[in-house]
Amino acid sequence: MQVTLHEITLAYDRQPALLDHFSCTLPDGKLVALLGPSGSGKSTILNLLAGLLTPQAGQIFFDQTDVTTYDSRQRNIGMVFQDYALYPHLTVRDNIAFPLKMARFKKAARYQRVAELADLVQLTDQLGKFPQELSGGQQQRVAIARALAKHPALLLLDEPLSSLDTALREELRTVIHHIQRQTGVTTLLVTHDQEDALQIADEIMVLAHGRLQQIGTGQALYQSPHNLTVAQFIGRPQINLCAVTNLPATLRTLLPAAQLAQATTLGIRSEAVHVATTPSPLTAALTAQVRLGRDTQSHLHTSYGDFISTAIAPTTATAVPLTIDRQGCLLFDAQGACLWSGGDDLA
Ligand SMILES: Nc1ncnc2c1ncn2[C@@H]1O[C@H](COP(=O)(O)OP(=O)(O)OP(=O)(O)O)[C@@H](O)[C@H]1O
Repeated sequence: MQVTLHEITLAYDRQPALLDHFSCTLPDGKLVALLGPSGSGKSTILNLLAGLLTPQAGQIFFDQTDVTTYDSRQRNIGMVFQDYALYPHLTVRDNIAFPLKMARFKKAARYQRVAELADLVQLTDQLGKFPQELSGGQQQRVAIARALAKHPALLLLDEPLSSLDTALREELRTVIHHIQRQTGVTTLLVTHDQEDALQIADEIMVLAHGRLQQIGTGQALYQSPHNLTVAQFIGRPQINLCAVTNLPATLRTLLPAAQLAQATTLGIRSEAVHVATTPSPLTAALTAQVRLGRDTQSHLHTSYGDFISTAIAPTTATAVPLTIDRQGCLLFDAQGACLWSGGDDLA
């Protein structure tokens, strides 16, 4: 099912509009991640889709059907929350079967569906346990199975990985990806963690300042961000920025003249900053190197800005000659719009 938010306006109480003529489309059968900083309105969008909030203006369509005035029960949605929200006094089996019981499914049909779902979320051997006997990741799998019990047309996942430690988080990402592929249910995953989004989403929507900044694959957002907000949000370490007015001639010649003339900011991805193997007029002081397991982050100081590089091997040198890859450079105007991205050369 394709989901469309069309020109949605929503303001809480008498506050300025949080969403102002907001539009977006979730493609049929895809897993879309909604990514944005705290307070950007991610949960608000989720609640609008779930029918828990009504917009002041605009429409919500499930395929061709206008569901704007439908309440939650009329929308055929499955929801999963950060804190699992399982019934502690019910077994895993009865938790998963609960929505079916409420909908008066016969016992045999309920248990057959529970068996299918337990297989899908790999909990067949845990059905007789109570939630408190399971790990956080297992509890979240029960919550997902329960949300899928009635074959929802749309699955909404609200920060489902936030309560889990790193290992369980990695594991559940894979599980969510697998489940979504198996069921083909249109899914919206709300997260503030770009790793979640980059690893499992077909497409990522970046929300900031009440607006949809961009929607696209993780690679598209990284290589060709529409603006500075997206460029800064996607990619760790954060993109290096420097003022165009300070750039040395060697760097200028690397960049397209027409866009450079209109640009105020140059962005350089950390992997694009290398030590030159031949003499280079670009030099930098190497102020620190931080080893992060396999990776090394090198902190560089130059006359045109301070940078982080992830492409410099551990060294005892305190000054290094640099080369910068054109592919890792981006130019932005004073409003933050991206004028040119080296990633465009790769397209
Ligand atoms: N019921 C409400 N009444 C008034 N203001 C609200 C209400 N719910 C949310 N807000 C405000 O709307 C803004 C967006 O909130 P929302 O929860 O949608 O953001 P979010 O992106 O999900 O944030 P987080 O990542 O912190 O959960 C915030 O400033 C929040 O304080």
